[in-house]
Amino acid sequence: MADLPTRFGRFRLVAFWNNRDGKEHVAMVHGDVMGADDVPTRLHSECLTGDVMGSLRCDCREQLEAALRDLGSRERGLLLYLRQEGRGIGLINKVRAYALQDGGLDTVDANLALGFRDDERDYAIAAHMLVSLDVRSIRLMTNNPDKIEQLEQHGIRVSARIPHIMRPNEHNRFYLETKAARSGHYIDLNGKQHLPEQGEPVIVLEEP
Ligand SMILES: Nc1nc2c(ncn2[C@@H]2O[C@H](COP(=O)(O)OP(=O)(O)OP(=O)(O)O)[C@@H](O)[C@H]2O)c(=O)[nH]1
Ligand SMILES: [Zn+2]
Repeated sequence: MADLPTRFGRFRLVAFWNNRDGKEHVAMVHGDVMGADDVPTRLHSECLTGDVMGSLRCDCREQLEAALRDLGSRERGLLLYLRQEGRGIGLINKVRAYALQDGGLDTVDANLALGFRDDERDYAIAAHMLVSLDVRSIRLMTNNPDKIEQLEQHGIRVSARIPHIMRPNEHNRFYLETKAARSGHYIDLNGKQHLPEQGEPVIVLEEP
């Protein structure tokens, strides 16, 4: 474990090695999470194009920054940075999927056309990291029901969901609409939910 002062506050880094996928995953820990209940937690799936390159095709970087800003301002919080590039299909295949999307397919059909499931992610490593950190229960920042379901299947208690919705831009609106329409994500871009301004802190609609 090592200190990691960031623009978003003080975190500590704990790195993990997953012998199933051969990848290194990392936890960013803010405050005292060991033995704690209801720890505000974000599971972030790696997105090189968004997180590093500032791509507007998705909302990953905005979600990452909003999550860190929010977690860093709380008494405690946890971000698991999971090396699941392209929903688990890897970078090369994500670029292939983007090329298919340039030709008109949506994210789901592009994955299927490449012979993958729409989402290949497995959250076993995330559950393992939470157990290793002795986190008792989490409040999960997500719009993705599959994350909650899989974590619960792995024995993690998710005491609440904190919506994590970013305002769409012209490049990612269809991508976000596809998440809602085809992947069952809790995203309503048509007015019923209040969307934060671009880059604004997360709004918490549901607390335990
Ligand atoms: N295969 C594929 N992966 C993508 C695409 N766009 C973004 N991703 C990946 O999707 C992952 C982010 O997952 P999302 O489905 O956007 O969101 P989520 O993390 O499941 O849901 P939230 O917790 O609500 O944010 C990252 O690994 C991105 O690299 C795409 O067009 N195709
Ligand atoms: Zn992304």
